[in-house]
Amino acid sequence: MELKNDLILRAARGEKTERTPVWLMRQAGRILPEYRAVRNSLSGFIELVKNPDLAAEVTIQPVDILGVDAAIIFSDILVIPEAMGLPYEMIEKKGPWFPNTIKSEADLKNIRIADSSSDLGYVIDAIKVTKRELAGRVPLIGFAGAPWTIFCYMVEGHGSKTFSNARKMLYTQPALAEKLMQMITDSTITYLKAQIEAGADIVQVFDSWAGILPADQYEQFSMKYIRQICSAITEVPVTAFAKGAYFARKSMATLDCETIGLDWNMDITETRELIGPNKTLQGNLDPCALYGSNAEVEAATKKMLDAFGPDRHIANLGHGVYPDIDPEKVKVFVNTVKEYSAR
Ligand SMILES: Cc1c2[nH]c(c1CCC(=O)O)Cc1[nH]c(c(CCC(=O)O)c1C)Cc1[nH]c(c(CCC(=O)O)c1C)Cc1[nH]c(c(C)c1CCC(=O)O)C2
Repeated sequence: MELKNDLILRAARGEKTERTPVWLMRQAGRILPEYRAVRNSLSGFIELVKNPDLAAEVTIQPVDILGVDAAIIFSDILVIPEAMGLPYEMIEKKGPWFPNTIKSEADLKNIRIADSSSDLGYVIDAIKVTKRELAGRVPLIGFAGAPWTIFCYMVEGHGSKTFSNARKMLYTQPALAEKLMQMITDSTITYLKAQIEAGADIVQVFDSWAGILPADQYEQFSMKYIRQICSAITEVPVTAFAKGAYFARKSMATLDCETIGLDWNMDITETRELIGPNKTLQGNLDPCALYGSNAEVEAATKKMLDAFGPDRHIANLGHGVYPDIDPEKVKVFVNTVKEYSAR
C-alpha cells in the first residue's frame, strides 16, 4: 500500500521534506477520552494490548483526533518479558508488576528467547489490522524496549526511581546480567523483524532508564546491545531513544541507525554537534511545556523548531506525553509544527 504521507520516513532517511513531521511518544493513550472509553470497556490494559481490533482502534485515534504524521502501535515494551516467560500485571495507578523476577542463574532456566509468531502473535495481528485500517494515510511505528530497560523490569520487578536491584546485578553478577541481556536482545531482534514483516514502516527502541547508569556501564550493558539491534534491522529506519543518556551521545552517533531521540534536557545545538550531520534528530519539547497557555505552547514549539532547523528533524516531545495534558494543547503543538515549518 502506497503511503500518502511518508514525511517521517523521508525525514529519517535525510531526504528533504515540505515541512517537519510530528508525532508524540505515548500519543495513543490516556490523554484521549476516546481511549479511556475503549479501555474502560475491558477489564484492563493488558486485555486491550491483547485485542488486535481494539488495539488498532486506539492506535489510529491520535491520527484522526490530533493530526499526527505517524501512528505508533498500541502495545507495551513489557510484552517481551512476558513472551520470554516472565508475565506482568498492570496495577491501576501504580504501574507494572512482575510476580516473578530474575535473581540468580537458576532463574534463567524458567525463561526463553521469545518466539514472536507464537508468543507475540497478538501484536503482529494488531499491526496487520492497523495497517489495513490506516490504508496508507500515515506510516506505522513499531517499537520495543532497549535490553537494559527491559532488564530493569525483569530484575527489579516493578518501576523504581533507582532500579538499585537491577543495577546491583551489574556489580555482583555481571556474567548473569550479560546472559540475560543477550537473551532479551535476541528476542527483541526477531520481534522487531516480525513487526516489520507485518507492516511497521519504522521502528523505535526505547531506553527509558538509560540515564541511571554511569557512562562506562552504559556502554557495556546497554549500548552494546542497542548496537546489535540497530545493525540487525536493515529493512526500515531505526530510531534510538535513550532517555537521560546525554553522556552517550557521541557513542550514539556511531550506531547503525537513522534517527536519535533527544530528551528535553539535551541541548539541541550541542547534540547536533556531537551526533554530526548524518543522522536525523527527534524531539524534544519539554512534556511540561504543554501545561502552558496556547500562546506559550506555540512560542516554545517555534523556539524548538528554530533550534533544530528545517532538515533532519522529526518533531516530538522529549518523553511521553503526560496523562493529564489537555488534548487541545497537543493540537496546538502539532499544528504549530505543521504551519511554522512549512515552506
Ligand atoms: C518504560 C515504558 C513502559 N512502556 C513503554 C515504555 C517506554 C517509553 C517511556 O519511557 O515512556 C512504552 C509504551 N507504552 C505504551 C506505548 C503505546 C504507544 C504510544 O502511544 O506511545 C508505548 C510506546 C502504552 C501504555 N503503557 C502503559 C499505559 C497506561 C495504562 C493504562 O491505560 O492504564 C499505556 C497507554 C502502562 C505502563 N507501561 C510502562 C509503565 C512504566 C507503565 C505505567 C506508567 C504509565 O502509565 O506510564 C512501561
